[in-house]
Amino acid sequence: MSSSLAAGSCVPCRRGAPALSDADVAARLQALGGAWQLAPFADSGVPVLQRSVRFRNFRTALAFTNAVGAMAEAQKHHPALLTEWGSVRVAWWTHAIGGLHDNDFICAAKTDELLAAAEGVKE
Ligand SMILES: C[C@H](O)[C@H](O)[C@H]1CNC2=NC(N)=NC(=O)C2=N1
Repeated sequence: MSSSLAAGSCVPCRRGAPALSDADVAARLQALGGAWQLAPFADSGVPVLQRSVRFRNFRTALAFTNAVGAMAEAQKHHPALLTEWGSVRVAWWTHAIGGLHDNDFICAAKTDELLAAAEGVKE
């Protein structure tokens, strides 16, 4: 399902659209293969889909950050990104509904595809 998630395209998500059920979230988390966690994001408190990746240096961390940003712009769906020396934290959630939507899982899967092609990743 992860590859089918990555092949998906985000849709405009309006206020009032339903957030995914716990069961749907669990199924999609499993489809992503275990690298992503649900974490309450400090300032908003809503559960977000989050992954941290370690990089050999800031240059490669920033290059990956920019690749995720370009994908987000193309999908019109945007993450929280924390880029530090040696790591990038990516968090996806849907502001319009204050929760998780299919868009978040599609973008997480697309993030993993960018990671597979990224330079400087520390396993
Ligand atoms: C019209 C467009 O879909 C919205 O403005 C988008 C932009 N990017 C977005 N990104 C995220 N993460 N959540 C949103 O609700 C959101 N809304």
